Amino acid sequence: MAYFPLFIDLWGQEILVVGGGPIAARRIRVLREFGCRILAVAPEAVTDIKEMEKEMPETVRWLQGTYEETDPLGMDGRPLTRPLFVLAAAGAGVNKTVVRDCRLLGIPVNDASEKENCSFYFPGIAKHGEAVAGVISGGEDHRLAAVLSEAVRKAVDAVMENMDQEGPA
Ligand SMILES: C[C@@]1(CC(=O)O)c2cc3[nH]c(cc4nc(cc5[nH]c(cc(n2)[C@H]1CCC(=O)O)[C@@](C)(CC(=O)O)[C@@H]5CCC(=O)O)C(CC(=O)O)=C4CCC(=O)O)c(CCC(=O)O)c3CC(=O)O
Ligand SMILES: NC(=O)C1=CN([C@@H]2O[C@H](COP(=O)(O)OP(=O)(O)OC[C@H]3O[C@@H](n4cnc5c(N)ncnc54)[C@H](O)[C@@H]3O)[C@@H](O)[C@H]2O)C=CC1
Repeated sequence: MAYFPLFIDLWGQEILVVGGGPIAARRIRVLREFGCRILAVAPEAVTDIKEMEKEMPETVRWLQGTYEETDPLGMDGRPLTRPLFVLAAAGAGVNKTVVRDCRLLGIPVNDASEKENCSFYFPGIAKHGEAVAGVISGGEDHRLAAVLSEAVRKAVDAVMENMDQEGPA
């Protein structure tokens, strides 16, 4: 059965991202446009994440260390963050631990390496101001999700360009 796109207000919310590779970076780049604060936990982070942290230190923060040693959700007692949801984008083994912890704490969680573990999917996004479209393929064909997302971004850009020229409908 197809998933229903719920649009939620992220303003002022905290989001935890576990992992600092290209997939974490791609998702942080999207999330930072939605008014939330993002904590990324990983022993190593790609340049893109370090640059986003430099550009928007109030919005993006990278904590260097493994998920296990930094214990951001406070499984041992002291949480560093109270996230609205968690994106697990490290390796499959670490992601599994994160999913287990989130389920214990009742926090919605996304596992980028295993769709069966996800309590929600991360969509491809087209955004222009407050107009937003989110795209998934139902979890079965990720290339299709990427291609459709790009097509929607192009369509949104074209409509907005027309509106700039002609004024609102
Ligand atoms: C189910 C879902 C769960 C979630 O993560 O939320 C998921 C899961 C997985 N993706 C995998 C692989 C790839 N995903 C992409 C691309 C995107 N994947 C995205 C979302 C989702 N991916 C969720 C719903 C997806 C849907 O409905 O189809 C997008 C939309 C958003 C984003 O990621 O930003 C983004 C396009 C964004 C854009 O273009 O704007 C590419 C292509 C590329 O990167 O160019 C590849 C490699 C090519 C290939 O394998 O086909 C793997 C195997 C991992 C591995 O093998 O290690 C899994 C794990 C599994 O299937 O279990
Ligand atoms: N959903 C999607 O669109 C896609 C998902 N994937 C999956 O997403 C995940 C991430 O992909 P990439 O960024 O390409 O991986 P990557 O291997 O380049 O990056 C992994 C990141 O996790 C960090 N990490 C490793 N151990 C950790 C720990 N214990 N705690 C915290 N962070 C830790 C590493 O330092 C690194 O920053 C993989 O599991 C991969 O299977 C891959 C392609 C597309």
